[in-house]
Amino acid sequence: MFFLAASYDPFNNSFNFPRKRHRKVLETILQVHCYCNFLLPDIYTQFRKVVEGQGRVRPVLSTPEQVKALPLGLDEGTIPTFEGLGQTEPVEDFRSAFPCRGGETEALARLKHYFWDTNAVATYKENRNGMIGVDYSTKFSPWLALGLTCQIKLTRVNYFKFVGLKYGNRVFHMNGLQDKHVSWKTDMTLFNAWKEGRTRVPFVDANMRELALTGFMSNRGRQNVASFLTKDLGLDWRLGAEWFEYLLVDHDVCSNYGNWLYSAGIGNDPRENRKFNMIKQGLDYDNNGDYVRQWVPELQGIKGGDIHTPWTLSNSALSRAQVSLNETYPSPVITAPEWSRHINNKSSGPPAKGRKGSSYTPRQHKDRGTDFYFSKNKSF
Ligand SMILES: Cc1cc2nc3c(=O)[nH]c(=O)nc-3n(C[C@H](O)[C@H](O)[C@H](O)COP(=O)(O)OP(=O)(O)OC[C@H]3O[C@@H](n4cnc5c(N)ncnc54)[C@H](O)[C@@H]3O)c2cc1C
Repeated sequence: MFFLAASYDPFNNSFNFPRKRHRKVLETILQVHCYCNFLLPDIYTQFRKVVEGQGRVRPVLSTPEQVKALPLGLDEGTIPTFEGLGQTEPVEDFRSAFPCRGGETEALARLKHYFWDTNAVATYKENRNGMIGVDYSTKFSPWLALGLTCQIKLTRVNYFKFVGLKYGNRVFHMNGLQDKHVSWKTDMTLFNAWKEGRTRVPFVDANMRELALTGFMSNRGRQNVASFLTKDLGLDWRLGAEWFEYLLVDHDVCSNYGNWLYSAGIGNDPRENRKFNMIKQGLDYDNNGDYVRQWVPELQGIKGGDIHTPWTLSNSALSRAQVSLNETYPSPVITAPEWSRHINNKSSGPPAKGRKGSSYTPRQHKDRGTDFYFSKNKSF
């Protein structure tokens, strides 16, 4: 994701444009709206280059002194309660990477925290592929999606809005923006296993459970579970998109459907059709298995990166970890041939009789830390 640190400082009532380049980008994003509808490049990097290259920042509009009153006779109504909507108060999960609260005040507090209090923004590039904790990425998405803060401008989120403008309802079509026919399956048993975090592929299950329990999932997780649903399970991508739509606290129609189309290989960029390797991704981004251990307690007893492939462990290793493949955590609903490369790699290093401990440290592939939109390496 390309991130622009152009932001409003609520405490000094001023805008910060730390770098000239960012200022230019911000302006172009604001202006590109009027012409991109018909000129929008289908390849994101081309869009980004145009945006970065042709920027001019318009003056900031002044804050209105007062907001217009509601038209006479219009009933303001009351804000519905959970109870009124037939729901119960949501329970906060202590493991949540993002115990988010709504409203502009909270949005500004998060902005202050991320930019000024912690300067977490300085390490965004290194940390953005994280999966545990509140500060590995900005977590601005829920407020951006609802328009509660508009001071941060980001090329990626805007790009998907323009894609939506350009393609209209086609973003919801089964054959996607390329009108490409794929024989998508609609096997509900597989789909239910995916949505409930029961695929028995620990990296996928951990992410799906986090989503169900907190309404949030990291970008790394979203890319992986979307690839798993569409490329490994071969399920209709719209099932996944709808499940995300139902649960995400940051749901945004254009970002969600745009990303799903992209993951399914039927988006607007004809060059992109990538499949993620769940085992490699798990080992690269959750090397020691801490993220999986957090969300899949059945596997807690398995130490280190071995947690990503319980079905490959010896009986004695499994019994030490108190895992039974017949009962606690059965074998995966599917295995992909490319996984074995990493499983075999693993088994060559650690001791025999079950690979215990966190002894396995994967070599970092050169695209680690770069999300797939920008990566040139097609081997994932
Ligand atoms: C299958 C799939 C579905 C997604 N659905 C949504 C969605 O419904 N709503 C949503 O806001 N994001 C969606 N994303 C994009 C991304 O995962 C989230 O924006 C991000 O995880 C939110 O966390 P953050 O604010 O900490 O992100 P950061 O990494 O801090 O990024 C800052 C902001 O940039 C924007 N952004 C970053 N990456 C993307 C991206 N790939 N696409 C669009 N915007 C991006 C978001 O507004 C985000 O808040 C989806 C990604 C995938 C792969």
